[in-house]
Order: sequence, then structure tokens, then C-alpha cells
Amino acid sequence: MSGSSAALQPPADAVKPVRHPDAPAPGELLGAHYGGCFGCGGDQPHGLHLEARAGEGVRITAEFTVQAAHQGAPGLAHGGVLATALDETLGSLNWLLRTVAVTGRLETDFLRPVPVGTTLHLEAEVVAVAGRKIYSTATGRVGGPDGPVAVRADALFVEVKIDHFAQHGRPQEIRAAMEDPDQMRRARAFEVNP
Ligand SMILES: CCCCCCCC(=O)SCCNC(=O)CCNC(=O)[C@H](O)C(C)(C)COP(=O)(O)OP(=O)(O)OC[C@H]1O[C@@H](n2cnc3c(N)ncnc32)[C@H](O)[C@@H]1OP(=O)(O)O
Repeated sequence: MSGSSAALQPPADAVKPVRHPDAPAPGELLGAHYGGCFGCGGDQPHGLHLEARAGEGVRITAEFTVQAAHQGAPGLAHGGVLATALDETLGSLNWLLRTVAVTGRLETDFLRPVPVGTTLHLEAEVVAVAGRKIYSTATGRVGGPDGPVAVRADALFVEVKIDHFAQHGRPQEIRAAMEDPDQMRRARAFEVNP
């Protein structure tokens, strides 16, 4: 059984998402939004090291290969790790909208077990926007980009000001991020949102 709850149905006044004119070109690798991110950062030895690419419209594709550190049952990916892969891919859609947003709700269906060593082929798309609310959906396939769907998710992201992170993050990581010119450049690119 699958299907998202009423909380993830876009309201009647929702509109179609609009790709930002400065969004990365289709096919372009996005790179990590933060080196310490468990989903995409290069500084996390046991992280997912998920690599996301801009697609057409407001779509993203991504890949993640399940490592031994990601097991739940013997030889199988942990469900929470698979949810992280979906969450990270959905979060990457914000690059195409040039909006800073965080996950408010994530509903996941686990349809097939995913063994260690498997590459999960992820695809995500924004389906609607209503004010600060961004409604999106994602799938993760195994055996190739056209293989069977192993996991899927629907999500609601909520737009926040960049201050959200400075207000709530642990001071030492916030300080380090603010001292990193690359990190600040990425954050500023999102602030200039018409
Ligand atoms: C930089 C990008 C990184 C991407 C990394 C991958 C994504 C992540 O994992 S992000 C980390 C996980 N998420 C978080 O930490 C978020 C924690 N939550 C929060 O900070 C807040 O609850 C937040 C910002 C989502 C909403 O709070 P706030 O800004 O006060 O807005 P609020 O007024 O409550 O909600 C705004 C709208 O969203 C709706 N909404 C908020 N949360 C939910 C929810 N869980 N379910 C349904 N609707 C919701 C509200 O009903 C409201 O709707 P309406 O405008 O119609 O009344």
C-alpha cells in the first residue's frame, strides 16, 4: 500500500513550480551544499556521498551506492538511510528554485529491500508551490535508472530565511561555515531570490 496523507496534498491555490533562470544547467553536477552534510558532504566518512545532477524543469537525478556502514539488517540498507537519500535528493530541488527550504514532512514507502553494494538511482521533482510550502516527490530505483522502484517519498519542504541555520545550528559549526568563503558564496547565491 502506498499514497501520501492529506497533509501532502497541495492546496487549491498551489501553483506550478518555476525553475530559477540561474539554476544549474540540465546535466550539471550540483556538488555538496555543505561538506559536513550526512547526505552529500565529502567530510563525512560514513555519509551517503550522494551526487545530484540538475535535470530538466524542476527535476533532479541523483545516485547513491549503499555501503557496509549503511546496513540495518545483515547485508541490507537501513530504512533510515534510504529515507535520508530521498530527503537529500528532494532537498537538492531547492537549487533549481533558488529557495532555502527545510523538510517539514517526509512520507516514505519502502517497496523492495536494497542490498549493500546497490546503486540507488534517484529522481525527484517539485510538483507544486503554495506560498512557503514546496510539495515534491521522489523515487529510488535499483538495477539502473529504469529499474524497479525500491523506495519512494512525498515531501513538504518549507521555505526559511538563511538565518534559520545561524539561529538553530550549534555555534562551532556555524562559525566554521561562516569562515569558509565557499560556503558563504553558496549561501549568498540563494539569498538573491527575486
Ligand atoms: C540547505 C538545505 C539542506 C537540505 C538537507 C536535506 C533536507 C533536510 O533534512 S532539512 C532538516 C530537517 N528538517 C528540519 O530540521 C526542519 C525542522 N522544522 C522547522 O524548523 C519548522 O517546523 C519549519 C521551518 C518546517 C516550519 O516552521 P515555521 O517556519 O514556523 O512555519 P509554520 O508556520 O509552522 O509552517 C508553514 C506552513 O507549513 C505547514 N507545515 C509545517 N510543517 C508541516 C508538517 N510537518 N506537515 C504539514 N504541514 C506543515 C504549516 O501548516 C504552514 O502551512 P500554512 O502556511 O498553510 O498555514
